[in-house]
Amino acid sequence: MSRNILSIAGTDPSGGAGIQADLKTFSALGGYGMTVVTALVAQTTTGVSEVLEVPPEFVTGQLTTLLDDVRVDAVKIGMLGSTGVVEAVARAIDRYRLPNVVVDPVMVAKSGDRLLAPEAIEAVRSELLPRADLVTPNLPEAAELLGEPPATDLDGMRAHADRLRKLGARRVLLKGGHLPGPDSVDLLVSDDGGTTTFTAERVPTENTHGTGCTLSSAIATLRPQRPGWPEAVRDAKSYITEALRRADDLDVGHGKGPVHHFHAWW
Ligand SMILES: Nc1ncnc2c1ncn2[C@@H]1O[C@H](COP(=O)(O)OP(=O)(O)O)[C@@H](O)[C@H]1O
Ligand SMILES: Cc1ncc(COP(=O)(O)OP(=O)(O)O)c(N)n1
Repeated sequence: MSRNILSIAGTDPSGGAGIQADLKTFSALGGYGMTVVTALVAQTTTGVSEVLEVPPEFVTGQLTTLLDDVRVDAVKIGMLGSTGVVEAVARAIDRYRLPNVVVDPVMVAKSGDRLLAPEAIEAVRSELLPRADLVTPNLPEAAELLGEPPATDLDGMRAHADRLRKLGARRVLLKGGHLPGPDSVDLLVSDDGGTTTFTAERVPTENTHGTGCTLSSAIATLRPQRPGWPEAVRDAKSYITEALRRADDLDVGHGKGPVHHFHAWW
């Protein structure tokens, strides 16, 4: 039986982030990938030039058309753009009782361009976090959701992850890719409040476009194939680390290039 994995996210014509990265990840890890597009983004390895938002009613149209027909085993939610789209996605999660919902609360691309309207942060906080089985913010995203400065060490990360759980997220994976140091450490707070850290040697590459999209998609794909969330996160972390190690094999664009989606046969 296929593992049907849905990405609800924006696009990246250069294929490094967004829906394109999600589909590559789903395929690489044995999922059957499907998409609902929330925004058309003119972007590449050097940044974003234009965004065309999909109207919330049409996001709902895509979701109902798909979900009336197809069983979904896990969902990755990425760029949503506006309050209306956040609300449309929240309604669909309830209506279709979507399982294994992984929310990557995308706000700003690495290039510094905004991918979520500032006024939509409240909707992510109140409508999406309580519906997330796992939320995967990076340090600045966690800080924006909490209205506090970003964490600067592991203790600070633990405090932020705990507070995000209090906002309603069942589990939180706080990504430490933005902290300096020889290792890149992510922190999972589970539904019972227990914490697990996932550590990988920092890969010395400039080609980090799409790391967050890839990690959240890998977790969504692996969750139905693993006994629990920690196991899915562990293997997703191995996948993103290896994709970063192989990133310099690619020759894509003049800015921060994409990670390399290799096929992993586990
Ligand atoms: N240079 C790196 N070497 C190894 N792992 C990295 C590196 N940069 C990011 N990661 C990992 O990639 C994943 C995405 O993290 P991060 O870059 O913090 O998120 P985002 O892309 O949302 O900003 C995390 O697991 C993080 O630890
Ligand atoms: C359409 C779209 N969605 C998300 C992102 C951000 O992706 P991320 O994996 O955080 O990588 P960077 O952009 O930060 O390199 C995006 N750029 N576009």
